[in-house]
Amino acid sequence: MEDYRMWRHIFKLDPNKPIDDESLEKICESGTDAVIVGGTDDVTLDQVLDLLARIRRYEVTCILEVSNLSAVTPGYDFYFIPMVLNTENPKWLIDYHQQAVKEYGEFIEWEELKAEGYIMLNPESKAYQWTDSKQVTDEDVIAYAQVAEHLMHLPFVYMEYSGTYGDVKLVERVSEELDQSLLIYGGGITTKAEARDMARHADIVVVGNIIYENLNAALRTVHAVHSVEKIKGGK
Ligand SMILES: CC(C)=CCC/C(C)=C/CC/C(C)=C/CC/C(C)=C/CC/C(C)=C/CC/C(C)=C/CC/C(C)=C/COP(=O)(O)OP(=O)(O)O
Ligand SMILES: O=P(O)(O)OC[C@@H](O)CO
Ligand SMILES: [Mg+2]
Repeated sequence: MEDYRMWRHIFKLDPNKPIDDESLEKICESGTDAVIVGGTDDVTLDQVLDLLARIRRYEVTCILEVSNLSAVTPGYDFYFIPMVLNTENPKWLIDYHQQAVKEYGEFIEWEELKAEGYIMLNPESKAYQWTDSKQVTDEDVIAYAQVAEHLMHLPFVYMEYSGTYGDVKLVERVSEELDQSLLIYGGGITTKAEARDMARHADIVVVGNIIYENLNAALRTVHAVHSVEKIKGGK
């Protein structure tokens, strides 16, 4: 399904983690709205190409989340571009992006690129540490989300708890602030109940690590997310 404003559930595959054909088929045929290929570091072109070729056997929408320029290839449906809002180093917010556009601008199909305003919320995660993120209060998070929507007009705000389950109340508060930007929640989902609780407030729920730990549990999150209505939001 390519109308991303309708998406509710996404699986995120880590190019650095092996996945066998049977498991990949179950992920792609699960009824999820899209599959993201993305990891923080050590993502190689070979891994990104391998997953692209294997996911393309199925009809599911396929997204590359760009974390390093040497691992970008044509052929994905969308390219999601992380911009880290709570970083202390502007290279993760804007500088790598400016350099990438300077170098590859003529090859870019802008319609395929979607910026994600990341708010890193798990200080223990690799993504948080890699991007020099800083700790934030709940009020900071809400203000970052408002900046993303009203000043930056980003299509997505991503509350990233990678590796740990987040704060449902805070996700609800951020959701109440957003009218145009879609709220993505990601981090620590292992059960149907956890998936449902976040799907009540986030527009899109991303499920990652549990794919590699308990595939059946991961698969159950698809129906769990699709079975609940989002409670509020101007969209
Ligand atoms: C030929 C062709 C198709 C050209 C296409 C043109 C194109 C797409 C050009 C790119 C344009 C552009 C603006 C690129 C951006 C360049 C760039 C490198 C930006 C920096 C992005 C960034 C902030 C990366 C930091 C890491 C990050 C936020 C990754 C997101 C994924 C994530 C959070 C994974 C989860 O991490 P975690 O679980 O903690 O860690 P593991 O890796 O262990 O899973
Ligand atoms: O791997 P988990 O903890 O499910 O998080 C999903 C995703 O938000 C990671 O970028
Ligand atoms: Mg991970």
